[in-house]
Amino acid sequence: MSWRKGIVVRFHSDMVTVQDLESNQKINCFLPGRFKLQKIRPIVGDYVEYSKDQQNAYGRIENILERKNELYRPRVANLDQLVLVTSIKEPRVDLIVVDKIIVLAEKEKLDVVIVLNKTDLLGSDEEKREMERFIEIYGKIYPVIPTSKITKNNLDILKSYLKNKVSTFAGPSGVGKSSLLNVLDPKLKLREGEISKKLGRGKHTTTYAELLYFDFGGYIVDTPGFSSLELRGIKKDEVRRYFREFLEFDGFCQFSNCSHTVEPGCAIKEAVENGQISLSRYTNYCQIYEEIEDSSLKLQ
Ligand SMILES: Nc1nc2c(ncn2[C@@H]2O[C@H](COP(=O)(O)OP(=O)(O)OP(=O)(O)O)[C@@H](O)[C@H]2O)c(=O)[nH]1
Ligand SMILES: [Zn+2]
Repeated sequence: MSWRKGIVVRFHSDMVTVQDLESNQKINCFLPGRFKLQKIRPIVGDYVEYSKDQQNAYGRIENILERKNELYRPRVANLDQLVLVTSIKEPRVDLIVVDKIIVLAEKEKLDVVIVLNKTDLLGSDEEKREMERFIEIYGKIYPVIPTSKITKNNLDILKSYLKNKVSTFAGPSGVGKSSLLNVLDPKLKLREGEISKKLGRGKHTTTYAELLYFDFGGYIVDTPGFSSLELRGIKKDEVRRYFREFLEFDGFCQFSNCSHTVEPGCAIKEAVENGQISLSRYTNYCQIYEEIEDSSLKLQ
């Protein structure tokens, strides 16, 4: 009997639900005891090889393939990208939240796609200017897709980014993550306000995620990533690597270990003055850098 390839989409009592990568069928599989003996346990997002014979309703996990990455909250493996959903109005976008989510995503080596939702609410010239300013800051670094569940603009572009990838949505409560998923694929039928509910549990409980399959191809985690925005585990000196637009200035500061905050002859500060790096991104870099210093001091 030949083995087939699938992806773990959820846990179902003692079984692992695997979605076949070719047929897209879901099969409940047993996990043979030898995995438990070796203390290997698959998680949602794991690519596995499984076997199933005609007579049997259930399959059997044979092999768990190597993980590309692993996120702890929600607990999921092999994510390809993070879709950062935000809005200009209701709620008003807070750029420090945006930049913290980006730092966490970059640390995990995830691709970032930014969705600017609720564009139908932008009436005044001032509000439209705010959206343009947002695109000016982030559009140079990441794809920025303006959307609305009312006008349904640019949904095809968003779909093309989600297609055949494993993605997670992230972003503040109320920006429209569940709503967007429902207009992208109405079969998902997520209740609005539902997607963040899972993370409302105690801070230290692990959240078990489930992968939902889009009818146009691709998977989305049913629980948003990085809701707690904890920067723990990130060292001060690595933050600069997670600001992608800083990288081209690498090696041009007077000091080789420049933190880009107080040192003289800093190429990043010069780039901010020349308008090559946005002031907002730089200010948020400094704030995140300081916050990490503070928390490490508290730990002593
Ligand atoms: N005008 C307008 N309202 C929207 C849009 N998208 C979502 N909403 C509304 O905004 C509210 C919040 O939407 P949700 O989809 O629950 O937001 P969420 O990001 O999933 O929220 P959490 O689950 O709390 O994280 C709902 O009342 C939606 O109907 C949009 O594009 N335009
Ligand atoms: Zn510097």
